[in-house]
Amino acid sequence: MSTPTSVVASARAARVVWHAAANESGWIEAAVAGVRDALQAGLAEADEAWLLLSGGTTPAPVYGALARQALDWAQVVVSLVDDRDVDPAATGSNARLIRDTLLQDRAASARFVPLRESAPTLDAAVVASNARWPFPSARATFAVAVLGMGDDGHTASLFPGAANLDAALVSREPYAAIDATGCPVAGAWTQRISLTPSGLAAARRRLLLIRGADKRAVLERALTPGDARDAPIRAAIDLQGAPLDVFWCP
Ligand SMILES: O=C1O[C@H](COP(=O)(O)O)[C@@H](O)[C@H](O)[C@H]1O
Repeated sequence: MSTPTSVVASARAARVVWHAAANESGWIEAAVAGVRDALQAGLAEADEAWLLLSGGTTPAPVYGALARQALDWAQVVVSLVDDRDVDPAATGSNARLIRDTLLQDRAASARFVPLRESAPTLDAAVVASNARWPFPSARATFAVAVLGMGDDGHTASLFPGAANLDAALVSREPYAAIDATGCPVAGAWTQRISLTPSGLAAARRRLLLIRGADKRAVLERALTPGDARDAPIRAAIDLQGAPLDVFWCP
């Protein structure tokens, strides 16, 4: 017997915890507290807490404020949810965004593990990133993943319509190469390395940072029944474990 539509819809909605703020400063404060609390919980149970971050246009002010938090940053390992196949100094590089915003102030003592720079080609970088994936581990915990979401419902670099999206969604490896040729929201950055749902499943906490009425409507549509291939953010919502914490402001 198939699952009734309304049950699927309410099951998805129950996997999301909304933290709606009235303005940008409230959004930053709430999101910073969410990441900080998750890192502190991770550091309480292991020597190292890993923080995997997204890029794009949304999270920079949160990363800037997070960098000023009093935390045991030397025990924090910062890496990426996804990156584009670009020079690490290019404006489109997610690694550059993290270096310019988070790895400053108090957070300058955190260890940074880039994705794209680990090998000469994108495919080799995927192989290298998968080979060094440190989880599960007794000495390091994947404390928190910070996700973004595009207007097409993509998260990480899991774009609807990407040539190899289906394979990435069911991959048992933590990272996959993504060819987003023809996906409008991917822009000029068509070749990507992305965390897969399997990789994301290892995170103790998953936070989604979004702003504006349009993205709220995209997420609300994603909570309705449907396939992750049409709105890959659904793959993050449907994971077992802690629900997806959504930090939103207008
Ligand atoms: O291309 C990307 O897009 C998403 C969403 O970015 P935004 O500009 O809409 O905030 C981002 O989460 C991802 O890391 C990035 O590579």
